[in-house]
Amino acid sequence: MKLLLENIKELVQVEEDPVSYRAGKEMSKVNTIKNAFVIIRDEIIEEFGRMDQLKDVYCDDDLLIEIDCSNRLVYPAYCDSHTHLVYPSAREKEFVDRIKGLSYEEIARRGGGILNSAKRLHEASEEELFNDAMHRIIEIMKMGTGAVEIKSGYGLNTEDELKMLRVIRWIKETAPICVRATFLGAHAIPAEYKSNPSKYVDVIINEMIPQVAAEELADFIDVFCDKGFFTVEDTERILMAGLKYGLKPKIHANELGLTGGVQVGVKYGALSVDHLEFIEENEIAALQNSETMPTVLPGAAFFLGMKLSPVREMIEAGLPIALASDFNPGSSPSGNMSLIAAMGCINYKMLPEEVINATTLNTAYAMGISDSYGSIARGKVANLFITSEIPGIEYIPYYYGSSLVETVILNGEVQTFERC
Ligand SMILES: N=CN[C@@H](CCC(=O)O)C(=O)O
Ligand SMILES: [Zn+2]
Repeated sequence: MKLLLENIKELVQVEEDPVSYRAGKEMSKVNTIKNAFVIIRDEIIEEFGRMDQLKDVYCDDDLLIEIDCSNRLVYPAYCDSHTHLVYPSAREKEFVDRIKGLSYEEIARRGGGILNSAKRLHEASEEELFNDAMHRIIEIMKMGTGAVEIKSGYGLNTEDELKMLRVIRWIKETAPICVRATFLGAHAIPAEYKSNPSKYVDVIINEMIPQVAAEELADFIDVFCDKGFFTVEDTERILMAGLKYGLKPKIHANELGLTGGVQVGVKYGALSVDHLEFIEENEIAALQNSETMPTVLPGAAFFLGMKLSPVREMIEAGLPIALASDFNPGSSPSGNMSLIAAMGCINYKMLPEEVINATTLNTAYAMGISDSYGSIARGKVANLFITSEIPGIEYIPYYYGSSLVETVILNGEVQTFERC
């Protein structure tokens, strides 16, 4: 089956010679083609170009469905490289507590926060978790996301961590979106291990990781390496154990302080280090010449009123930046990547071109999938969205809060959102 998108006002993030990610000054470069076409065969982008070149590649007898994209832009689908979207129930009461003045840390100390989610997850069945998460998956697909990383981390014991990861696998097998799973047993220290956290690290290393690996439930391993959570020493032990089973690290780092999370992530070849509210020269130096993608989570900083990551400084130092949603019930209850792009521009002073790279190609890299996703390139998976009628690429971050995504194509198929 062939699909032809024609009369595209502007085809965005086109790559003749695909790169893995864009960094520094390159981040403000996005290749586009005005008055363009795209041909999709089965699930793959076969060809693209200017409309006046279409007759050279279009063959009449091919079975072809045509979609007229007049006055519309076409983008590669967003890749969201950091979410916790499998969770048992929302935490809107904590939201009100914070409005009244309690801090995120105080709420956690009183048994709220991640431990609250873990308690509720223990009581939920796999089916309930799957059904709730699928609503969120459909919601983010409608808003233009075509690939998503999902973490465990609300289990915090072997049985419940495996339960979460099986739910993520079930989503992977069911939904048309590309899913990558991350094992995050080290998300918080359970109450019973408070006085001896390294005993919990032993459980992660000796019980959880071998079972996660035996069932092939995860692509990556994560640790919340931060003040009051896991130390650099804990993190090193966990990452070494994960690497033995081929689990590449992705790290929660430097959200609450200068804790060494960035450096330990880089040392163990992390695909990404995420959050990065606290970044100074040493962290920037560690990231330069590394293979690790610095990932900022604007939704969490916005929702918790945190200090902002020095994104401009990092870009000026030649680093790449990825922006992900951090969709979770406690610190970022939204998976709207257009809104994340708007926050990138408004709060972090990123250019519209920079946020396009940060939410497509660079997040694809942070999920280890930039050879197949994150741009419009021949041979990549045909995951893209068609906007409503908009003037140009500045408009999505400018017109924040409204969905300008009109049609979503995943694996070469126009989504109707009825089958999931
Ligand atoms: N920082 C750690 N973990 C999550 C929060 C999860 C929660 O509050 O439930 C985050 O990325 O923001
Ligand atoms: Zn997170």
